[in-house]
Amino acid sequence: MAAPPDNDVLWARALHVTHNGSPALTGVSIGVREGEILAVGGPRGSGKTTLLQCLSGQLLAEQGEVWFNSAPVHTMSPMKRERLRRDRFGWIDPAPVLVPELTAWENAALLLMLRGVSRRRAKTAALEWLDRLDVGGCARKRPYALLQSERQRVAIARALAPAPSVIFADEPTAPLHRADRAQVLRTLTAAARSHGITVVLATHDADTAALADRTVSLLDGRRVNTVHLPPAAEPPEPDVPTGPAETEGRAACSLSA
Ligand SMILES: Nc1ncnc2c1ncn2[C@@H]1O[C@H](COP(=O)(O)OP(=O)(O)OP(=O)(O)O)[C@@H](O)[C@H]1O
Repeated sequence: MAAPPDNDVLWARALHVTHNGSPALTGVSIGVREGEILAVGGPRGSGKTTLLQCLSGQLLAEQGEVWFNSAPVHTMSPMKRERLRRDRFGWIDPAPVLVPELTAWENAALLLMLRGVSRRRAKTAALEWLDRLDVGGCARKRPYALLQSERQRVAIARALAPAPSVIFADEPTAPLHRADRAQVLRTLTAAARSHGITVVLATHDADTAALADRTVSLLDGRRVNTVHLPPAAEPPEPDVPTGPAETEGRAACSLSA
């Protein structure tokens, strides 16, 4: 088994994943350098989420290897993988998943408190991150009283607060309007750079990918040289089905393999 290159914090080789018999990743290899912001681009359904799930140890590929620093994630016991995810990785979903009974600051402080940080120190850190993400004024509100875009900022604060080694961000600005996106992404990338956090960012829009140091592109579960991504679309209103927008996103992508 070949060891990964020294300067890659994450390294994956020849990943193969199927979902219900359909290929989601076909022989994907990737290296992520320490401290870099790497965009994983590609149209909807190209395998971005599946790749992030494999790299973060959430999903075991049917074939292939994933290494974090010098540790082989693909052969770790489930408990060791779980500990790695809890202690070293952060995850941001496209739609915020917050604990409804907790306030915004308690949600943002949650991972710190689960790691044993005192409530007082965790609260201070959470409030700082909420301020940086422009939702400091919402700190005492519960999720039901927040806008979707405010909830997403709280979810981003929660991922940043423990300063993980790697943050996996799966379309992190999907619920935000265009005007908010650049500001939230800049806060995320500036915070990552100042804290030495590596970011792996799945996106299907060109404006988001442009903020990364490097982009790798997927199409139909394979690495390709370039995918021309469309500019960001406005998010749908809450509870409005996303079908037509998805079709547009897919149609607007072109590829150069
Ligand atoms: N749990 C699942 N069960 C069945 N098929 C799945 C599942 N998850 C993903 N797929 C399929 O695997 C392929 C890759 O999906 P994936 O979500 O990784 O792509 P993506 O690029 O992240 O797409 P999106 O931008 O829409 O999230 C798609 O064809 C998708 O329909």
